[in-house]
Amino acid sequence: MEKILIATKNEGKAREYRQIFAPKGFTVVTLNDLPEKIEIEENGKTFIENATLKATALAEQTNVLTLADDSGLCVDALAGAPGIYSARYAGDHDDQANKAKLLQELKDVQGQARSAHFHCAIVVVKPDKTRLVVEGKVDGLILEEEHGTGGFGYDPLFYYPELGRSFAELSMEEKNKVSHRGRAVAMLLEKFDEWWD
Ligand SMILES: O=P(O)(O)OP(=O)(O)OP(=O)(O)OC[C@H]1O[C@@H](n2cnc3c(O)ncnc32)[C@H](O)[C@@H]1O
Ligand SMILES: [Mg+2]
Repeated sequence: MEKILIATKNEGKAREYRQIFAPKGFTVVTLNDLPEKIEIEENGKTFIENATLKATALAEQTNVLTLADDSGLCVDALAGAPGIYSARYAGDHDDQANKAKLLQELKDVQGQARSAHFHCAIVVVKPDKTRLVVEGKVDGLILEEEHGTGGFGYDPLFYYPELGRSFAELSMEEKNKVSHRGRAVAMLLEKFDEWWD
């Protein structure tokens, strides 16, 4: 059975990747499953740079097929912020503070002007260092208050017009079908077999 290391500490992401890779016969492990604590500085300027930093560092240390995901929310009225800084917009990985800051920044912005997209870059690195890069995005609107309790991060504030619900009101299956991450993974799976051989 093939093993894949998801180079993330984010349990929300980890759950979504487990749901995708476990049925394909992969043993899925994350940074939270490793005995030693690993810190990687995300000092890149783009989602792809950060995902590449995370995936290569971990593949080097572990010699295991490694996938890293760098993602975030880009709000048009805020010139793309919080973008690559989504996890540390207000407080470091403080979802409540991050959502509160977003609502505050958008307090004078109404309706369609609250447009945004989630972006996801995935980099997969083999132990021999070859890599595969894919990206995905999904468009939506920032709600004026939180809706739903599922998902993670900014999901309760991200309204997906096609389904008429926020991402936190979707099941994980529904979210994975349409999300930035789900779309990037779909591209990944299309290319994976050829790349893996
Ligand atoms: O770096 P790792 O350990 O993978 O975990 P992280 O949470 O720091 O992940 P990122 O550096 O990629 O930052 C992504 C942030 O963007 C937000 N985000 C990304 N994908 C999301 C999603 O599907 N739903 C809601 N928020 C999301 C959320 O705030 C994340 O913390
Ligand atoms: Mg991070």
